[in-house]
Amino acid sequence: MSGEADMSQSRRSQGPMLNFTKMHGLGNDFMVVDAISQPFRLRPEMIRELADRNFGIGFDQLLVVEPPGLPDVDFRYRIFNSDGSEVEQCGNGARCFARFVRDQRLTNKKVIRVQTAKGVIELRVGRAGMVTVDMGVPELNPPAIPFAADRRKDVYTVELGGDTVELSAVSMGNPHGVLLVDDVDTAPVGEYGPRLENHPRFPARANIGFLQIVDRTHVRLRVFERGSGETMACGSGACAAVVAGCLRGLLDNRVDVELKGGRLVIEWQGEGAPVMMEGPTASVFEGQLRLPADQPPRRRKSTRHSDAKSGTNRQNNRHRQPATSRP
Ligand SMILES: N[C@H](CCC[C@H](N)C(=O)O)C(=O)O
Repeated sequence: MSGEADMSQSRRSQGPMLNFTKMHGLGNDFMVVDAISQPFRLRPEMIRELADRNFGIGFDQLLVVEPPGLPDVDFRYRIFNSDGSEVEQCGNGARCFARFVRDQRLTNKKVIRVQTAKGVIELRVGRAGMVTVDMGVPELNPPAIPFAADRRKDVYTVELGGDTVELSAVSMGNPHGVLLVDDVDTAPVGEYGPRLENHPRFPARANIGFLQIVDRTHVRLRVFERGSGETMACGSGACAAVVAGCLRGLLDNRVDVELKGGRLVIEWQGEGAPVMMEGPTASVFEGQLRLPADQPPRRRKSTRHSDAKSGTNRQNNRHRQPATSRP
């Protein structure tokens, strides 16, 4: 399927056409743009407009394919939430990224190394749209998550108005808080999600997972995502949830994670080991978009993107905390 959208308010302000592909990983949906073959630069307010499911294309995240910034990687992978904030990681998006660069003939590799704002991850393309991602080693030290705590614990107690909640804090490159619940169907996702996403103990905000342990190899999970709200699935959230369950001694090393949109398989051999995620990808349609003329052409020289106000230095530095821009 293909479609054409016109975001320029009038014919006078006609800007360049932009090709994009609409994809999803278990219903966590993306607008994916090849910024290698076409000039591309969007301001946060434009991303918010495009993300709108009534007035725009509609997506949870915008994924951007850029040329590599390091010698031993194939592409740079940039991620923007629907609120326009640039972030460090998107697991479902990483699987779709791998499928996209092959579908678009940007590579014929089956093992693809991509540079994110928080380091390099490896994508391995399987059969029938399945992709396995090495999501890297989870970060558990509070300052690196970031999470405000005087020392590292497996479970923290957080004041929430008159209540207190217990949660684990994990970074998969992006920050996550994970709460145990008896039943995800009745979990207070809408009430606790936004309050914990913006809790002062998460200075860069956080994705909030509600985890139901079915047994040691099967969990159910809902995630209220930073900058996007509850999604049908969250890949990095599934990884963080399995890490949290393992730290509590409740899960084995290989776990089926059942999300609203479907199932991911997550493996973690324990502290110091990377988290491996396997799941499906889907490509829904190709589209063309006419941008407003005031979208400035992409600066090819700069190595530092200030347009997304991400505060993320383009040089890849694992230890730098990229600030996410608040809309
Ligand atoms: N909302 C996330 C980014 C997208 C993560 C999610 N879609 C995934 O599959 O990991 C954040 O602000 O860190």
